Amino acid sequence: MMTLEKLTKRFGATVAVDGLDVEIRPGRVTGFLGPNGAGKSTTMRMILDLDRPTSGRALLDGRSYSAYEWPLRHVGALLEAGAVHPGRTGRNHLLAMARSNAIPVRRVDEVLELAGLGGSARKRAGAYSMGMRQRLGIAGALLGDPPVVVLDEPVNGLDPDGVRWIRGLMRGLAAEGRTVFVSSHLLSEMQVTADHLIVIGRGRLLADAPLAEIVAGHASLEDAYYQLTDGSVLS
Ligand SMILES: Nc1ncnc2c1ncn2[C@@H]1O[C@H](COP(=O)(O)OP(=O)(O)OP(=O)(O)O)[C@@H](O)[C@H]1O
Repeated sequence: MMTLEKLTKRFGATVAVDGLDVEIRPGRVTGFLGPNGAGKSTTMRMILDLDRPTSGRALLDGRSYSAYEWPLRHVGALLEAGAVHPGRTGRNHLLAMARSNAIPVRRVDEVLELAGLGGSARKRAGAYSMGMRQRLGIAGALLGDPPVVVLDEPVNGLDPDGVRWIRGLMRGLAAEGRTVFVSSHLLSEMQVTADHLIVIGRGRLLADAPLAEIVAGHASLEDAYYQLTDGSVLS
């Protein structure tokens, strides 16, 4: 369970996130939608203590990210898939992460296999394709077998097999009772993956409801989304 309590972030005159008050529950995939610049990445960064809120707070089962001794065992995240030292092999990248959170080495090999990187584990990450870097980021998110998973645009750069894989993976994680929080601009993908949606625009909450409720009365999620975010798109 994740709780955002009046979560707010200002960058100078820009209010990137404006008083978000939501609960993200376990056992379902919660999609996080909003136009460019709506504040999705900033919200996710605050959940992971990478950005400090101006006011309010983000809690993971009642505690902030940095209150956990081994945070990767509690929340796994894919934020910027490019954020890997290019000279390190994929396996060494994960080994360093595992070591810092007292995660056994065998788990590194497990998640590499799970992410379809078993054959490329000993290649330098700098030589990975975008899709492979994305898979490495997802492997990292799963490393600590965490009850909470936060994924920013996980489908980016994945081939059709990869898209199907990540869809099944997110559904599976939710079915295991985990909290899955995923941002995406791919509405058709969200329509088949998410159970629940949180939609923001200009940092503010526009909707927090089951997917079926948001889509009801519209031809598609895309139609419902345009109606919800009308007026929130940056000009
Ligand atoms: N480090 C920063 N310094 C100044 N402004 C920032 C910073 N990070 C984000 N912003 C601003 O905060 C707002 C929200 O940005 P954010 O990246 O969170 O949006 P987003 O919903 O993730 O957008 P996108 O869909 O384009 O990735 C934008 O106006 C952005 O310009």
